[in-house]
Amino acid sequence: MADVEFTNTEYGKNWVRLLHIRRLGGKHQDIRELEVCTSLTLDSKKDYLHGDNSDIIATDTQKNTVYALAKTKGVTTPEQFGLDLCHHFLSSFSHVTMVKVDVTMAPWRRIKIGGQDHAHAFIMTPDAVRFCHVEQARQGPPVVHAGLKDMKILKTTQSGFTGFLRDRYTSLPDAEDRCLETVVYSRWRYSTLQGLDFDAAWNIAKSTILEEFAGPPSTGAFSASVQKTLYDAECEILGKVPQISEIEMTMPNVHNFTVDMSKFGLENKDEVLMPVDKPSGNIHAAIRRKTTSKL
Ligand SMILES: O=c1[nH]c(=O)c2[nH]c(=O)[nH]c2[nH]1
Repeated sequence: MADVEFTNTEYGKNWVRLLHIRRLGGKHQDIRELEVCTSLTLDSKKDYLHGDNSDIIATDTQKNTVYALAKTKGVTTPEQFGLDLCHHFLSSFSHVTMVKVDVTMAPWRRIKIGGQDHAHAFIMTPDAVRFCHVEQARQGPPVVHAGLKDMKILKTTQSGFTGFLRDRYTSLPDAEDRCLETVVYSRWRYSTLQGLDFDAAWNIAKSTILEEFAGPPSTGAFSASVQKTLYDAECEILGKVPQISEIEMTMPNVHNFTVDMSKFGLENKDEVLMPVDKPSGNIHAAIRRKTTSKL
């Protein structure tokens, strides 16, 4: 068609599942289970325009490449595997102009027997799901985002929400003390890969969010709102990991309503609550370092 132009083209294979076993000698083994999505942009549009498939690296080939690189390069971290895939497609095919890779890692942990890590037996502990997005244009450096999602956390006190704006539609009373539940999503960008340990950085981000949410073990830390707790966690992460230049977090406010038992003549002192999945609040903020910041 004469009066249209492409604004983007990309194609790839979604959800390539792979379990990589690193055999470390004897009975000691390590695993990484990944789900990988690849996406390529080519320098011509002849496939879309004319049905000329001669430049297409078939999505089936992309899937096979994921398995082949797992064999030849190994799988150390999801981020490094994403970098390896970007490098492979850009260095193998001069007509590939952009590679994007999404990797999600299944949360397997070693089973502990009598307090001791097992050599080769694992348990799924879905307390948080780790993911990353790696993309690289032909002329540019790789850009790595990492993140965590589905981290469901709750605390039964040391949370309040008071002093908010009131209008004629406001019915919510001030809460000096409430139950706070959320499901954390966070994604951050590494501005440099120099001196970066992807596993260590991810673990710091996760534990910082948990520490900010929970506070010290016996006393906790008061949360004035989801907004404040979310922002404090983001700042702490930027403070601890210098390679992270920007971070976003989403924390829904998942409600647990106190059941009214006054009609049964019972006084419910916030001991019996009703979890409600919908609706929930939804709080989001993205922050980045100011260019002059030395956070
Ligand atoms: O931490 C909160 N932030 C809000 O913006 C909000 N709104 C609301 O109804 N409850 C809460 N809690």
